[in-house]
Amino acid sequence: MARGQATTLFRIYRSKNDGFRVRFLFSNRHFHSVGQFDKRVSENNRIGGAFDRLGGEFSTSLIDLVRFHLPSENTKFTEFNARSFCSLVGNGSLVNDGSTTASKMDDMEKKNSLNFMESIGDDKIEGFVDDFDEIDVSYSTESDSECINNAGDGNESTRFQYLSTRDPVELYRELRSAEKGVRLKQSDCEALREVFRFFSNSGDVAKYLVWLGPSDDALKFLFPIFAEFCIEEFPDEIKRFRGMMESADLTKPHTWFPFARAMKRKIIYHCGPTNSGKTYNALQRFMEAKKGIYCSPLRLLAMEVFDKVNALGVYCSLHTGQEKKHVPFSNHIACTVEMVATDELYDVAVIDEIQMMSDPCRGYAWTRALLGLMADEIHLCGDPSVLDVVRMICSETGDELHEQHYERFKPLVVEAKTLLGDLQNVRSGDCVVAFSRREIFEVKMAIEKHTNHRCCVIYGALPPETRRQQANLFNDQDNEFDVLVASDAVGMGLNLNIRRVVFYSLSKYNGDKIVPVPASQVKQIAGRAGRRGSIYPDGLTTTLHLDDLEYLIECLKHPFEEVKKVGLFPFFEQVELFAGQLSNVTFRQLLDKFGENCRLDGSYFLCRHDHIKKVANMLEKVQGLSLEDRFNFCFAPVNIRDPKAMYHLLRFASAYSQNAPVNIAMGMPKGSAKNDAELLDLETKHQVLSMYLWLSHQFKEEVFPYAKKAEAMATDIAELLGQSLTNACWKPESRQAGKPKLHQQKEGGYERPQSLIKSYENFSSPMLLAEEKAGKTLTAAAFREDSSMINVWRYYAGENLKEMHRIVSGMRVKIRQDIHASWLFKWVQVWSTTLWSLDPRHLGILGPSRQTAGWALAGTTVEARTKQLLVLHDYEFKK
Ligand SMILES: Nc1ncnc2c1ncn2[C@@H]1O[C@H](COP(=O)(O)OP(=O)(O)OP(=O)(O)O)[C@@H](O)[C@H]1O
Repeated sequence: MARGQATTLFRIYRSKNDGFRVRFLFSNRHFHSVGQFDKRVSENNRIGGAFDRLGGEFSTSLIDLVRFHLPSENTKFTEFNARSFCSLVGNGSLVNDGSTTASKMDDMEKKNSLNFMESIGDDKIEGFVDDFDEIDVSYSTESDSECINNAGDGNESTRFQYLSTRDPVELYRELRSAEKGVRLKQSDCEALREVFRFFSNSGDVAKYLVWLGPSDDALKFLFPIFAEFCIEEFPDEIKRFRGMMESADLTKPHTWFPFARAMKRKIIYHCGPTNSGKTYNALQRFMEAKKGIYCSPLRLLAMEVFDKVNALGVYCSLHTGQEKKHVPFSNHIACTVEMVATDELYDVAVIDEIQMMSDPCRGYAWTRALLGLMADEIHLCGDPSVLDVVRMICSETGDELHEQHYERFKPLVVEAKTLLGDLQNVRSGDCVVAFSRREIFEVKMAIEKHTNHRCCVIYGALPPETRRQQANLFNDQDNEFDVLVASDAVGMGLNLNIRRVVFYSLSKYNGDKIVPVPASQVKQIAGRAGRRGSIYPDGLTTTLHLDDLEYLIECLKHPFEEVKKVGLFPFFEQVELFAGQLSNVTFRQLLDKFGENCRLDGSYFLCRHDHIKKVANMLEKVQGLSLEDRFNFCFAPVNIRDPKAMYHLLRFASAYSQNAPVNIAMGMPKGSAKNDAELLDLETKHQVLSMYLWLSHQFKEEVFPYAKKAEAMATDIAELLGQSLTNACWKPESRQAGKPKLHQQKEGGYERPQSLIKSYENFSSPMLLAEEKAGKTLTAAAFREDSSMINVWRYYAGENLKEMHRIVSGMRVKIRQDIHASWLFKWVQVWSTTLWSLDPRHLGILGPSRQTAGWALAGTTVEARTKQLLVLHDYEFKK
């Protein structure tokens, strides 16, 4: 007979009067049984002895799954039960009594086990908790069995030996430190007892269940009974829940567009890296078509296509959130992807940057366009990362998919020399890429101060018109602006004559913490260098620092990562349907509930909507908005980090809710900006006007009657912004006060910046830790209503910083909108070096150790920072 393997689940209860009760569930492939026995502690008693030996630490229960083998045939069941446990503990030393615990399970008839069960009797099950300590619910895990199974090489007796030869003390400790099951409350125990009673009186059902044991069969048997029970007991809840689940059902999104499904569409995926001619080819088809739509990721790109196509004699209209330019007799339209109409028939549609389907926030717009566009031919342009998902979608929609693969016109060349950390090494045609507005201005300043080059500037907060103006200025060979300093906004949508892309840094703040720039983004940006037809057809890329080069090369070599999921977001109608299932919830709560209850297929995720929730929170106090109004207001393009912009949105919503015409209520600036604060003000003003225009297209015209005026103001401000950038020769205020002497000063006062990515590598764990903790809180602080830096400090350091507050409040330092950990850190440096002439190394922030330097670069935890501030404070007074 083959030897069997069995599993026994023990529970040991200790009573208040030194008694023990051991309950166990025993099972192998053929039968399951339960049993229990009681013992008093005594020296002679093996079980009692076992507990004694384990020491006073053993208090209430020992629970775990123990698996072992029963190698011989004749061991009686009862004997087995007692000895199985003892085999692990023996008399203070290990006893390998595999032979004495022997039993031949294969031969044991189910009948015997059931008889045994009967012999235990129902009365023993009932009431067993009364005199005993609280019960722990036992558990077993896959890893338990895996551990044992892996112990031997497939030979069962070896496995048994492994278990039986384990040091009991060690084993006990392992069991004890293992994760505990849920501790039941007394009331739950009562309920459990009721259920046990129920089952124990149910005769065959209980026996059958016991016989099935903890198995899939038992689940299959119990589940319909449980469902029946729920249907009877909770009919209203189930109805409500079912309604909720149904209305939050986001599965099978391809079925949401029946008209598109009724068509036989041809999808052409133009797949390749940047600068390989994908969009060019797709646009050729677009222009040839009788009726076409071009869907752009950016307003800027939609405008470019609008201009280009009209210039080539194809009448084309423009439709973005902010503008609707209708060109008479036009059958073509260039729009932003969010504005795509899915109820209009087209011959050809182009969806640009299709890989953005996987964008965590905006991905849903691309998914919707792909699923819903009613076009005979749809051209998708993008990198290969979503190719698999598109294949899957086409198989579901029944569309015909054609793939066209592209290579770059000319390979991108990495310059190994780098700029050696010195911005004085920039050359004409360079685009220096930095990932924050502050750095962009710093770089521009340094280049213009220490070289003969002049810089154009492009970053995300600039209006598209200004970005285009700066791009044109850079492309134009007949002026002195021959270097571009830009953020990642340069990666998409602009035709630029870039000879070389130089990464000033390869880490960036992602809204939460500082992280290395993802490889796909690095590729996209670097790919802007060299453009067919431009004066620099060969593209070069490099980094400012030698330290960063390796990471750049790694990113460029990195294959495009396959995306597994793409974004979805419910339409208003779906949210409305869902809202019908709930009463007395705010819009924010509604969104939360939707997120909790929605169901999605494996290839989709629900897009992040934190910004929508933030706006929803703010608008909660505005009465009289319908659900649809709220939904629309929450989607308004607003920078949630900008208190001024948020204030205007609140004002617009309040006026709207009172049925009053919504005023712009914002003065025009007198001229171009003369400092950073004025520049920021211009940016904010443009954003507010852009928001007004967006709302004017969402709501009735009469409620937003000043759209024309807003448009004119926005155009003027964009122009002022352009002029301001051309003349900009200032650093952001926050950087002017002083600089830490982190690096050797070069002659002429030029200071080389440092590589953050290297620091990131060196100090990755403390940095991550610090960033993880600091990022959110600091950002939150920056959003507080108080707009002075001092208040942020006071917020964290409380009364301890009174003195510091007194000293620096005279500086009238304005808080920047994009404040984050490293920026705050900079302030500590600034203060320490300029106000108190302290060597930063004494502050414990830069610290003498590499680790603290890492922390400093990353910002620090709130606690750590407060301590450092205290150090700073003490130091000041000790001096
Ligand atoms: N067949 C062509 N004839 C002339 N110019 C071309 C041709 N193909 C591409 N170009 C030009 O090459 C440049 C890059 O092409 P295109 O924008 O289509 O590339 P892409 O692969 O879509 O890049 P990106 O992803 O960066 O948009 C453009 O300026 C485009 O006008």
